[in-house]
Amino acid sequence: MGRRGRAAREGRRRPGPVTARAHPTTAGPRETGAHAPRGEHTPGPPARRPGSPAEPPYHPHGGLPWPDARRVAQGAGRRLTPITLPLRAAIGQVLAAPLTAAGDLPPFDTSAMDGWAVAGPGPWRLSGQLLAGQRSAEPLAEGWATRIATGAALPPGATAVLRREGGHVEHRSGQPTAWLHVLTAHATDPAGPAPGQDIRPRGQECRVGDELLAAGTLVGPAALGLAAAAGRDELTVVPGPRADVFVLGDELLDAGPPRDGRVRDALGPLLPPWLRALGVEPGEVRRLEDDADTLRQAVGGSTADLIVTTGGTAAGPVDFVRPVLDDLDAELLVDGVAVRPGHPMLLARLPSGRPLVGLPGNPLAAVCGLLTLVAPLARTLAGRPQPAPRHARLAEDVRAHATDTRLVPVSLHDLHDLPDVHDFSEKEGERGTAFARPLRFGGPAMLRGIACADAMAVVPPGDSAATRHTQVEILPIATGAL
Ligand SMILES: Nc1nc2c(c(=O)[nH]1)N[C@H]1C(S)=C(S)[C@@H](COP(=O)(O)OP(=O)(O)OC[C@H]3O[C@@H](n4cnc5c(N)ncnc54)[C@H](O)[C@@H]3O)O[C@H]1N2
Ligand code: MOO
Repeated sequence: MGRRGRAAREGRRRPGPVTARAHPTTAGPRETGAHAPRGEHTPGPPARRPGSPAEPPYHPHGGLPWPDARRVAQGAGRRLTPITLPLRAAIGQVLAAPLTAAGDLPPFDTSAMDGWAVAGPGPWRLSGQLLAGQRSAEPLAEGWATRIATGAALPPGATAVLRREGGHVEHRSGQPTAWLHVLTAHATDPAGPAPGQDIRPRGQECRVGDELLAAGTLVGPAALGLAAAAGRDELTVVPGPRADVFVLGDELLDAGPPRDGRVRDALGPLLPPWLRALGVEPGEVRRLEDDADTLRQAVGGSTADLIVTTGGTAAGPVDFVRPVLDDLDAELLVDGVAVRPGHPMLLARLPSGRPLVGLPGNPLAAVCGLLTLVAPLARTLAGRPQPAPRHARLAEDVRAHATDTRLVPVSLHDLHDLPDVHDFSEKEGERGTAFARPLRFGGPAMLRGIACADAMAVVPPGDSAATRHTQVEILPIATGAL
């Protein structure tokens, strides 16, 4: 599957810019039209004379089947070395070791309610009060009660808590202490609280050393809170991979409306937050001019865990990604994928071991590359589990591609959200099935569909249409939590 760089095959490094060198054509760099069916390759161009200016070669011969490409991407890296971070810095990363309790939870027998700690059956004589954060070493004698706040440690000897709304205090004249009685109208038990009532016993949630969260758990806000409650100040996590993002294209503008044959850079704004949602920490997005040397220096000089490039993956005169990778002696693990949009996407391993994903420049094609190659690889690097496949039924017919998987932006609906769809059986809807409605504007160069999509539907290749009702895999657009 891997294809080693030409320089490696020839056993030498190749000086000079990629654009100025001849590419041997004996191996037959065949041109495969973007939409030519697989297996109908046109013959390769005639061999060039050594030293003559050459077009970069273009390799995706139909590409790897989409499911295989995802598998290759998942296996194209290794979990990064764990680090120990202060609690708050660990958010969004994955536990590299189980989270264990540094103490019992609760750490002491605790009042679960505002009211009175009581000892034995009532009525009780009343004395003192205990607030949260206070501890009394003095035991509560049988027949006595003390005011207590939620979260306060129970005094030794207390057998239950009577809630504030379940008791009333009687002051008898001439007596130094007041009396506490059960207020029958409110008490759950007119005889008074049963032993243990409204007490959270020490260790109810965990004992010191108990495993609270397994290694591999994604640290969310609740996990941070749990770690703090259990007495931890640091967590050992797999760091989120750092990515360098290189956006290629001299035609790209950074502000204002598209003009003079130029277009706005849509991927510079799109990629960093999407990468973050995948657990990747993007460095600054660098816009590179369409020049092979610049790209080679940027890629060769990167120290990131992952490199993502956009554009320059196809067959145009300034599409340098493949030739530069070849020149850097990278191994191509995925050289095009049988998927639409996005078929020129690629995945390479640099001699340093660093993975590089080349996303096509067409914006939706780039998103498809992100979901196909970056997402599984990023999860592996970050130690995140790959999610179980999700499915939905198509709410409309979708034309399948003869040889390539199609990724189609869809909105997801409950059957009852689809008033115009009458012929789905209630049975299908009752099972909680999601229905996927294909969105317009799902062309490779368009973002209008994906920008309001809930997911991408995966339509496998075939001769016929994937008809409505068909169950298909869906890739949720996991950017909702940003
Ligand atoms: N002869 C062939 N030509 C093309 C093929 C093919 O198989 N044979 N595949 C087509 C397909 S499919 C795609 S997808 C594109 C991929 O092209 P590149 O990765 O080389 O990307 P560019 O040529 O640089 O750009 C393509 C297109 O996208 C626009 N673009 C690029 N970057 C951005 C950006 N950051 N924001 C917005 N738009 C961007 C660029 O202006 C071009 O219009 O190749 C086809 N050609
Ligand atoms: O079909 Mo391309 O891969 O436009 O996206």
